[in-house]
Amino acid sequence: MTIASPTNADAAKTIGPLPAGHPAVKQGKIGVMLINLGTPDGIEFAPMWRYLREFLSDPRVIELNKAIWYPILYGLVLTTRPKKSGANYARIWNREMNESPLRTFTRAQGEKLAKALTDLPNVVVDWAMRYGNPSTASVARRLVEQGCDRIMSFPLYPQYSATTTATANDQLFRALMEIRNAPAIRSVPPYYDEPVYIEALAHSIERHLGTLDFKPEVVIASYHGIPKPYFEKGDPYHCHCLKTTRLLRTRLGWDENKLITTFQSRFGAQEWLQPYTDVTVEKLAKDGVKSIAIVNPGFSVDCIETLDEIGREAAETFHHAGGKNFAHIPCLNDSAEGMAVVETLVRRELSGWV
Ligand SMILES: C=CC1=C(C)c2cc3[nH]c(cc4nc(cc5[nH]c(cc1n2)c(C)c5CCC(=O)O)C(CCC(=O)O)=C4C)c(C)c3C=C
Ligand SMILES: [Fe+2]
Ligand SMILES: [Fe+2]
Repeated sequence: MTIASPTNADAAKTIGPLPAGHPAVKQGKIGVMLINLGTPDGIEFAPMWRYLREFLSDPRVIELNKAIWYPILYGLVLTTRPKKSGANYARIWNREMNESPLRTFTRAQGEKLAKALTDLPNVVVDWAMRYGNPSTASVARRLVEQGCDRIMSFPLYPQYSATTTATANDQLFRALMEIRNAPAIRSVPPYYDEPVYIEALAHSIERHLGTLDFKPEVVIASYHGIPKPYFEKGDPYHCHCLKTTRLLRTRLGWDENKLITTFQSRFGAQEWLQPYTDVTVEKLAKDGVKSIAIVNPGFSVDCIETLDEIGREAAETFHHAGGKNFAHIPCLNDSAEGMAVVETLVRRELSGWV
């Protein structure tokens, strides 16, 4: 028996010497793949169109029959929304990196996690997007090519929804359909009630409120919504969001009027989870509330929906309706608290593999 080639040296250590002519074998590594939602490659019409088409063609996201949905998608949504959304992305675009904040923050999380796990030499950390780039398929291939025979996916959503968590994992399995030597897969579960996450949120809220020159009368925990029928059919997202707020309230020692839950980012004509963030913000101002803060516990990193829809639009709505002081609390992003959440969950979920 001879070792076929130097590239098989690692394999030889674990599976023994390989006969001459044996194809290269790479194995023994564990991939950790952070997966976020995705984002356009640019703010122009074409990249916006490509991103929105991929996103809104996902049957986990839009459950309508294709014969009904596609004419609306191609005839109406994709002819108008790329321009409108592109203008919104232009306001928050990271011009230095020429990319959206969601991608910048997700990359930073991946890089920091890799550094934090250097004591685990067999672990390779990478990051991917469900829609757009870097695609889940390209990252899965890259990990397998590096010798990962196990991959742990980490959909970066604290609260589970079929529209986010499940479709991220679907996409990973879809990618494996093209890979002969498919790795074993594990997935980090939703973490909406994990003490490390609640503690990180509470700490971040307290720290941020401490920097303000006003005390908000009400703090809104605003989560991305989902269509109400998805909730009625059994998506547990609503319960996960409410539990996060409840645990946060307890940890902060606040009452039910001080920390409230709302849902933002409606899309389309259906009813979505209520109460709506924009309606609530306007009502609070009209009812005489002068100072509010909004936090987005359901978003692991800042993105168009937090920076523009809350940081700009909700602030405008509040001020136009008579409110005075408005604060937007940043997402955990790649802060020390945020990375503690990611690292703690990754280390725990790797148990038995490392
Ligand atoms: C955090 C959880 C999210 C859920 C649940 C969710 C459901 C959901 N979203 C849409 C439609 C759109 N969402 C868009 C952006 C967007 N959505 C999330 C997260 C959740 N979505 C994030 C993090 C982002 C930001 C991406 C970025 O690049 O910054 C968009 C695109 C932006 C726009 O054109 O307004 C759409 C469209 C649906 C239909 C849905 C549930 C059915
Ligand atoms: Fe969304
Ligand atoms: Fe519920």
